[in-house]
Amino acid sequence: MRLYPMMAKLQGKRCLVVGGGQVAERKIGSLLAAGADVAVVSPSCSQAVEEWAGAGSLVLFRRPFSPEDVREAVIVIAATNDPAVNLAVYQACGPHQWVNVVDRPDLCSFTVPSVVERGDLQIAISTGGHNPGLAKKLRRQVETQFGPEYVEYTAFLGAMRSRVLALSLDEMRKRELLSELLDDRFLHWTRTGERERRDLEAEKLIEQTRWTGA
Ligand SMILES: C[C@@]1(CC(=O)O)c2cc3[nH]c(cc4nc(cc5[nH]c(cc(n2)[C@H]1CCC(=O)O)[C@@](C)(CC(=O)O)[C@@H]5CCC(=O)O)C(CC(=O)O)=C4CCC(=O)O)c(CCC(=O)O)c3CC(=O)O
Ligand SMILES: NC(=O)C1=CN([C@@H]2O[C@H](COP(=O)(O)OP(=O)(O)OC[C@H]3O[C@@H](n4cnc5c(N)ncnc54)[C@H](O)[C@@H]3O)[C@@H](O)[C@H]2O)C=CC1
Repeated sequence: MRLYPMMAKLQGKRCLVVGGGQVAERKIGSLLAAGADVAVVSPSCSQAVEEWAGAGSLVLFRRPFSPEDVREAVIVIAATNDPAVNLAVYQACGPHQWVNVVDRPDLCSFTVPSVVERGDLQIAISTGGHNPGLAKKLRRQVETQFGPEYVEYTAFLGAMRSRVLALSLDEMRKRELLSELLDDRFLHWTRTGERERRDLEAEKLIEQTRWTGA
């Protein structure tokens, strides 16, 4: 069955991660970046996990997993190096909980993709669990194609789109204008740091459409 791709809002949602090693650390990092309310249960942890706990970014329970730990959690990630514990985490969960078991793709109700992050632009890559190494390799390739300028470029296009949507243009003109704003010259000016020129040109386009298109 095909996986359903989705970008989830996890702000304030309770997430439990069982285990605090390298794999757990990667999963916890992205949960924290999404503003999730993270609890970790693990007798020992990586330095990064210890630091997050010390900074109050997550709640750490330094002990082995117990089935009651999953109560209240919307998302549960079983990331220990003990297959029996990971299975017990899965078995403790109810059908309403989203579960990821790092060594059992067959038990996962969701999997974690590889992600290229450029500000609000996120490009997620999944291989349907067939080869995570391929997802990572492709992520690295895509990263070379979409550089750091995409952080600003995405924000710029977002701001321009909001402006365009706020004008009462007819559907066709709106589409045309939005598509013109996607022209590569705006990306080019973002790359070269010619912000003023980029913003002026965008402004000109918008104003032209506003007056001629009314
Ligand atoms: C099903 C899934 C469940 C999940 O974790 O959500 C899963 C499962 C498993 N991974 C395993 C191994 C490795 N995983 C990685 C890396 C990543 N794994 C990630 C996701 C996923 N891994 C989900 C499917 C994603 C998809 O659809 O492709 C990434 C993308 C996201 C993330 O973890 O944040 C992240 C790359 C992030 C990045 O850098 O971009 C590496 C490479 C490395 O670590 O350098 C290796 C070693 C090489 C190899 O084995 O291929 C094993 C065997 C474990 C064992 O040997 O016991 C299993 C279990 C199994 O397959 O049975
Ligand atoms: N899905 C993925 O992306 C990947 C999955 N894996 C799988 O993930 C497993 C974990 O890998 P690492 O994080 O590198 O291992 P690790 O050895 O760095 O960490 C294991 C963690 O599990 C914790 N732990 C052990 N028993 C526990 C218990 N009873 N309750 C709570 N916590 C417990 C330990 O305290 C430790 O923090 C591997 O065994 C492998 O099967 C490995 C690579 C990638």
